[in-house]
Amino acid sequence: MFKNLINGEWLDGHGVARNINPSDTRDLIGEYAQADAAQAELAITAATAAFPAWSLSTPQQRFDILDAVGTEILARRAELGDLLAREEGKTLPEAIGEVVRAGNIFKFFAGEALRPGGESLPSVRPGVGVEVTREAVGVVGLITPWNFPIAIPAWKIAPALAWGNCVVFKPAELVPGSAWALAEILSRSGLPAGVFNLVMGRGSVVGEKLLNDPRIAAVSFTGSVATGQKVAAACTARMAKFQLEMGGKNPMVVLDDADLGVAVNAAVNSGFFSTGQRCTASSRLIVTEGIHDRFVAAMVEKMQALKVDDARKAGTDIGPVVDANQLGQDLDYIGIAQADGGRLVQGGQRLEHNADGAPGFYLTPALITDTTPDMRINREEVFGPVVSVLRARDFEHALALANDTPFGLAAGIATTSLKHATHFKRHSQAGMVMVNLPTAGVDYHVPFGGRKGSSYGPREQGRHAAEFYTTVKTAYTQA
Ligand SMILES: NC(=O)C1=CN([C@@H]2O[C@H](COP(=O)(O)OP(=O)(O)OC[C@H]3O[C@@H](n4cnc5c(N)ncnc54)[C@H](OP(=O)(O)O)[C@@H]3O)[C@@H](O)[C@H]2O)C=CC1
Ligand SMILES: O=C(O)CCC(=O)C(=O)O
Repeated sequence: MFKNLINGEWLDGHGVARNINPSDTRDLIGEYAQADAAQAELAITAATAAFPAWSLSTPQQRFDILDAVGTEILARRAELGDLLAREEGKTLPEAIGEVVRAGNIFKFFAGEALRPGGESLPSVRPGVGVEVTREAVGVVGLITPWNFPIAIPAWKIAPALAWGNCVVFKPAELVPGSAWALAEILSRSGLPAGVFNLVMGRGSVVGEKLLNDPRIAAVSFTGSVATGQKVAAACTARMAKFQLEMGGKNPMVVLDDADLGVAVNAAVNSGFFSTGQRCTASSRLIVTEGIHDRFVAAMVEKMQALKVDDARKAGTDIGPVVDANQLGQDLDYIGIAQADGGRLVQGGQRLEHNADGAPGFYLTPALITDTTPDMRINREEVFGPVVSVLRARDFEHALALANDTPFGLAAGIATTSLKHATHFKRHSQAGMVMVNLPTAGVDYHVPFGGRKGSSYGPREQGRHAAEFYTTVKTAYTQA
């Protein structure tokens, strides 16, 4: 049994969650403690008690701890990557890449701990000096989804600790293994008891406790729009700080002048890699008339060569969907798109077993053409390997279609025209814009986040993360 970490001790829960391998549902990865609300309360109490001392810890102390955590994660990339692929279903190279990203994130924020900002400036009044500094926010509640089981926890935990906050971390129920492994590394890192707490348990129990306890000063959440709205309502009601990263319906525009190979590679990567389970996935391909048919034919050819199989097997391109619920949602949307008039030109087949006969949640990547902007497939996030194609008359029409969505996380364009690329970067209503690149798979040292219904609050990652994890103080001194 893998236990919760509360106030520096490993505690049994009040229930157990079974972690199952989606590539082979006979494979039980482990049993993980499930906290109840009282145990979540214990963690919040521990973090609250630890905060005054930790918020005054030196930059050197924080650097040493975060840097050592990053070093261990990087050294164990193969083992942690295997665990991640086994519990979440992304392929082994993708999973190892995610672990490396997590290690790099800890090292990046270790460096940030040594670079505190601040200003010293004269007042408008004579003889008065002004200092503008940043201080830790307090105890932060971090709620993470299943699709990036170590990178998303890393990009919330590392900045929180770097800037002197204490943490209560609630990972997604589906992927407790990577979260527990990360917590175990943190438990040996030299952090004082209570500074970092792992509380595995149900969203409706542990998650809700974090939203409603007045001692949690700030909540950082990544997940669905529906849960994000609950976070917003609860935090607003008690005037706590919050930050939301939610869904996307990310467009990739392909113009007549695009390099066909570049466009197809970017679309296949961002639509289908990681089984399409990325909020940055390109799920709407907006293709101008002159290249449409050639592009669709090239996509189909490339997709037919993709190997859907066990996530940990060498040569697998696409692993399984994460669980039966998500698989059901993916299949429902394929059906809805067809019923609305879309044409399934490739994939969309449920495979009960992989090549070795193991039962899993396999689905061949699906491409749906002849769709229109008002169809549900073009308005709602599927979160699976399901991509639609929209036909556009010209660049201006393509740009309008790209922006015609309630979301605004990422947007891409494939073109050889500097003029169109520049115009697209300027006029896309998305938080992140990519030219001749996949919309998914972003850097760890620059801001991450979106506009409209995708995100709320300050950006995550890079130096901009300070906006969320610190609060500004302005101090005046009469000389
Ligand atoms: N933008 C993104 O990165 C992601 C988007 N999604 C979208 O969300 C859909 C559903 O996925 P799902 O995992 O159910 O997403 P959720 O939003 O339900 O889960 C995200 C996190 O929130 C927790 N949570 C759930 N309910 C509450 C609550 N009432 N209060 C506080 N925390 C809560 C979950 O805990 P628990 O796991 O215990 O339920 C999990 O840790 C997907 O199909 C996809 O469309 C999903 C994952 C990531
Ligand atoms: O595409 C990426 O690199 C990150 C995606 C992500 O954060 C998500 O899907 O939640």
